[in-house]
Amino acid sequence: MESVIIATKNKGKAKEFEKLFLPKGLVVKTLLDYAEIEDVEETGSTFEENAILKAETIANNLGVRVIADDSGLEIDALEGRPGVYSARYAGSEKNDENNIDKVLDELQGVPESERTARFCCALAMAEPGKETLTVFGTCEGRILNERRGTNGFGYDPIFYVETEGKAMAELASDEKNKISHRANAIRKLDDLLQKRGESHE
Ligand SMILES: O=c1[nH]c(=O)c2ncn([C@@H]3O[C@H](COP(=O)(O)OP(=O)(O)OP(=O)(O)O)[C@@H](O)[C@H]3O)c2[nH]1
Ligand SMILES: [Mg+2]
Repeated sequence: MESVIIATKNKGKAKEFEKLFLPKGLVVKTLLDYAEIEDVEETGSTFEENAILKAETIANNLGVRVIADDSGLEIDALEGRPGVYSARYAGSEKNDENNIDKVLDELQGVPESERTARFCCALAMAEPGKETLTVFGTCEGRILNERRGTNGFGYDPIFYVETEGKAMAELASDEKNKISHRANAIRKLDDLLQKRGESHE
């Protein structure tokens, strides 16, 4: 089977990408398979900038095409925070539970109608000597007062998806993979490649 390299060390993302690319006949490799590669410092101020930074650094390092995902949660009542700092919101150790606790703390007393939020996902596809492509996907929701469900990763237990009537962490992986920011971004990347007469290989 052909493979696609995703420049991520996040196990939750890796699992989702595996399932999202399998129907396209593509096996996913991630940086979890390349332990020797160091983390790319995410110095950008937008999801797109960080996705490009990660994709181009790793593509140049490996000498092949790679896709990077920079994603996160934007909460309106927090003026868009945690945003690009989603992974390390409660500290550099990137602890999902502490990140959730920090968000719930900051939103204490904020009524349901003002707890609107969205997941964002920028994907960048880079290949040495070629122009880098970027796409952006979102998923709208609101922040719950407490955790619900155990699936997914990150902030999924406190992210309520109105259209599904469930928290993201209550959705089965194939349900999340139909509506997520990541799924929406991949659909856009597929469209872009198709328009150019290219594919993922
Ligand atoms: O509940 C969630 N469901 C999701 O579907 C999701 N997607 C992203 N996030 C959050 O945003 C950070 C990404 O930050 P990020 O793009 O820098 O990735 P990362 O540092 O974890 O790994 P890498 O890909 O950079 O190696 C993650 O850690 C999570 O906190 C999500 N939370
Ligand atoms: Mg990161």
